[in-house]
Amino acid sequence: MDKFIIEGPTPLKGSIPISGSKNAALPLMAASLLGNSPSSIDLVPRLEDIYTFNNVIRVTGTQVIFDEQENKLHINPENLAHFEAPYELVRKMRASFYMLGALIGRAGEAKVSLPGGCAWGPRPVDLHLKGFEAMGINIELHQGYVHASIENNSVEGGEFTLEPSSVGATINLILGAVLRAKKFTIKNAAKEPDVVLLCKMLKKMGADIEGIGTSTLIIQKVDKLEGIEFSNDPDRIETGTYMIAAAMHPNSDITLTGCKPEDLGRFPHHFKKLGVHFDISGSDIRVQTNGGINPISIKTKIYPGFPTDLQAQWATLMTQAQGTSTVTDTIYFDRFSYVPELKRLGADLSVDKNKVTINGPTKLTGTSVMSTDLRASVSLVLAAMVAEGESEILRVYHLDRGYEQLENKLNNVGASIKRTEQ
Ligand SMILES: CC(=O)N[C@H]1[C@@H](OP(=O)(O)OP(=O)(O)OC[C@H]2O[C@@H](n3ccc(=O)[nH]c3=O)[C@H](O)[C@@H]2O)O[C@H](CO)[C@@H](O)[C@@H]1O
Ligand SMILES: C=C(OP(=O)(O)O)C(=O)O
Repeated sequence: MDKFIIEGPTPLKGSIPISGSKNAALPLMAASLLGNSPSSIDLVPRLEDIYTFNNVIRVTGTQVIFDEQENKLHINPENLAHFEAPYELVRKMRASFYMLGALIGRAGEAKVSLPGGCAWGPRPVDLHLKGFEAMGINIELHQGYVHASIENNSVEGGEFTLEPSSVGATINLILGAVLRAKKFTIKNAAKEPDVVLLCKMLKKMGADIEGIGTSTLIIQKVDKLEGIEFSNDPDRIETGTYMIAAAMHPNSDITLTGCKPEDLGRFPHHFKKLGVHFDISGSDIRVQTNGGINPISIKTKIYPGFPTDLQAQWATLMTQAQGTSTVTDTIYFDRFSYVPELKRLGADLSVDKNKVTINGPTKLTGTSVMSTDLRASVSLVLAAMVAEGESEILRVYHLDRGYEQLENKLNNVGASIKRTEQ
């Protein structure tokens, strides 16, 4: 197991290239299984979650070759013959549950373990299962596995309303429907960029999907999908994380390159209110700071609202703001495992139900802290980078799930982060 030793504070200056999105790449990989010929996907980040999902896919007999130099993934599903996603792999990563939709679509049957992933309280999959049942798929649960089957080659489909809107369920249902459901309508479908990109890839493969980017998706069965060349999008959460990293330091000048600013939704609107200089030019985003930042309260919402995957980083940023602010998570009510760890660094914050109140600015001082999930981990790195003296971040394997080359990217702009064995 690795840990980070971080020396702070250091000014941040220079540029950081943004990697491909983890949360967009995983559904695209699942979509590749639906093709009757090989697909390749560009801009795939070298991350633990991608390696894990490659292995989940390989279990089916699909050939997966990851050209890591080129960040290009080649997926050939022509020999896919085993319709299972086992617990040993699925427990490592929640997105492996997309195999349910992918295998229903591809084979009309699937045996997929109930998921794992970052742990922060209940993360149900009831909507995925109810949605498949509404489509006409038989769903049974045995010993931690979902068994899915269909009587004939296709199902009638019908209509299903997601309440609440769910990214994961929307993706799974799309994957299951495109080759199997005569006509299936998803209401209150997620509109997150990850969902839109998946629909675009499936359309290019030959799928019939209407309403892309809206909350009503109408899917009509096609007989086959072709493998294609497709490009993933830049990671909007990585982009937001590094914008926050820059804003945390009083004298930063950071340019993020290769971003997709239009995927950031309302995040720039909140970011602007901090009072830092912030400029978007094509795919570059420049953040310059000169002094303190304003306390800005946020609430997570579905896209284009403030993303739940950035709330931990924002609360960390608020420890440096000139006053009191709150961070409320309306998507996941219990995603605050970073709070006790930030307190150990000297932050003044407290949780009440799904809201954190942060009193800033506080002077943080280096110490040992422990990563507990992906976004909590990166928040501890951000905090340690402004803390006085040496910090030790334990269990950074969480970070390796979702941030490509994190320490290299940050060290290149002036941070002092060393990876060593724990
Ligand atoms: C809407 C949202 O911000 N989704 C985020 C969520 O996706 P993820 O796919 O994990 O979560 P969902 O979008 O499915 O969940 C949204 C809400 O729906 C509820 N729910 C979900 C599925 C279900 O079967 N039953 C149910 O009740 C969840 O408890 C949650 O309150 O976490 C990912 C990883 O951190 C993020 O990248 C996604 O952007
Ligand atoms: C927690 C995340 O991923 P997962 O849903 O796979 O746990 C994340 O991307 O922040």
